[in-house]
Amino acid sequence: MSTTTLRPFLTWFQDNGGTIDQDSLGFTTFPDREGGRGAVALKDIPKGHVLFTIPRSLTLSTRTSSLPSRFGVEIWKNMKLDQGWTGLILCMMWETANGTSSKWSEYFGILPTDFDTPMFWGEDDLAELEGTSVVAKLGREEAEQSYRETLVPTIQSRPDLFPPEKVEYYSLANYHLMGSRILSRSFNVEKWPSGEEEEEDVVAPTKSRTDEMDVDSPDGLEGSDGNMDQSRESHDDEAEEEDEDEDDSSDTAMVPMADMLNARYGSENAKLFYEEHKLRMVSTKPIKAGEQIWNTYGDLPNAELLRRYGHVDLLPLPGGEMGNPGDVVEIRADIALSATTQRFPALSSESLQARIDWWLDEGGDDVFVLESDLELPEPLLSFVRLLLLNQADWESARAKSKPPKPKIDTDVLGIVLDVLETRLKAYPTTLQEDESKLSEQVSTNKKHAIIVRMGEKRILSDALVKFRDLHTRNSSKNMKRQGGAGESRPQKKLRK
Ligand SMILES: C[S@@+](CC[C@H](N)C(=O)[O-])C[C@H]1O[C@@H](n2cnc3c(N)ncnc32)[C@H](O)[C@@H]1O
Repeated sequence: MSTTTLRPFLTWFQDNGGTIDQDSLGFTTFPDREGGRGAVALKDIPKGHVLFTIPRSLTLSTRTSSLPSRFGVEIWKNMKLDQGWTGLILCMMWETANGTSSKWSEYFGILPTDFDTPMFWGEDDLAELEGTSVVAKLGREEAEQSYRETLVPTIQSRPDLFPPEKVEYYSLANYHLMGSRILSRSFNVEKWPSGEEEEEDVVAPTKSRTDEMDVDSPDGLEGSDGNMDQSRESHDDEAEEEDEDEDDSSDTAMVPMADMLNARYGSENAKLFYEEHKLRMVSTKPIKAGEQIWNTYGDLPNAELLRRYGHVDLLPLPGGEMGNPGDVVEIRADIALSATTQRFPALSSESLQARIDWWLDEGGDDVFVLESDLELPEPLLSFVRLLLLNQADWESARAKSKPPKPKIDTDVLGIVLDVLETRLKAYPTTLQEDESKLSEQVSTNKKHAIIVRMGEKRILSDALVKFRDLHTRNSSKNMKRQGGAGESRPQKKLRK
């Protein structure tokens, strides 16, 4: 979409209380690899400059749409529309069906109508993602179940609100479209705590809540940042919704204007802050005239960028290749379990099951995350050691509610090597084959999939080199935890 078609949106935005510093910020079309349509600095911008402000009333959420109150808040809850994203999807469908009488009509006019995300890929392209965790996380079936079991009965129950002649606005295709708009553009905008004074001068970011990919954690509540909402893996992941009981789904909001900014690993120069009545996009660094104004989506790995936003980041890596420094490899705990039992077949399956149940009950991870710094995830080491404990030590660990320390010894390292090898074999192609495929003419979807899996394979291959070498050097003696060599680390939070 060209930037000239933004005019009605920009007028609507300002007529409804939004402000933009139009001397400092404009919109333009960047190359696709830089996000296409995005915001550009029209002059040198100092750090701490307010680029635009958005009244809270212009955000679109189940709090600001009038649909939930027309419906009746109790019935809304009874229909489970207060859980996950189904309620917001329904609000967005209803507001769209209201055409120009909707407050957000001009906003809908500039939103994408199709997506390059794997949710919309065919089987052939999805096959290219085999070995990555993307496909398992798409949740297309769960989305369609929510559509059938929650949304359709809701629509049928209120023909006064959802007249049959407007049924096309409530199609499954539109359900996916709205879900993808939320996934790729929504923010987490908390309610302003009652009784708090508005602090006009607050620009220091404090995270509004823990976010699995971003290790910033909240210290205070003086104006929280509203980064792109990475709170949910997809609009349709029921299991995750259970995990997130404490999250208030009415915090998920579409934020006109703030969602016009693109993101790139390590490039953030603007951030959204919230106040009692408005949100402010503020520069976090000096920005030179002509530079793109980037928000952050949390410096996600390519697998997540592709799944949520439909793009990948390609930057120079320390080894000289191009890739995303934020890439990670997810390793399921069952791979560690089978590597352990293959090396130690005498372990009793009953006892292993009891240990796994206990680990999960204690809140242990069932997916371990290996990052590009190649430090082994501490929970993986702790989990493997738990499986290897003798009966007395296992009973003592259980009694003390204390999983084993994440130490590496030769047994653990042997298992870790098997795990890494098994994980690498999950991809049907080799790194070399991917490299040559990438140099051929391939579709954008295939190219993105190849880039995702290459990033993961590089981490696994480099980790194998590092830990095979360590294994060779230490196979004759017991290894102590190699803190100095940086071999293990607390795990990054990454949801399934
Ligand atoms: C929040 S919107 C950003 C504004 C968007 N470009 C627009 O025209 O409305 C997020 C979407 O922008 C695109 N995008 C953002 N950053 C990108 C990047 N670094 N490379 C490619 N596409 C990007 C992706 O399509 C993503 O789903």
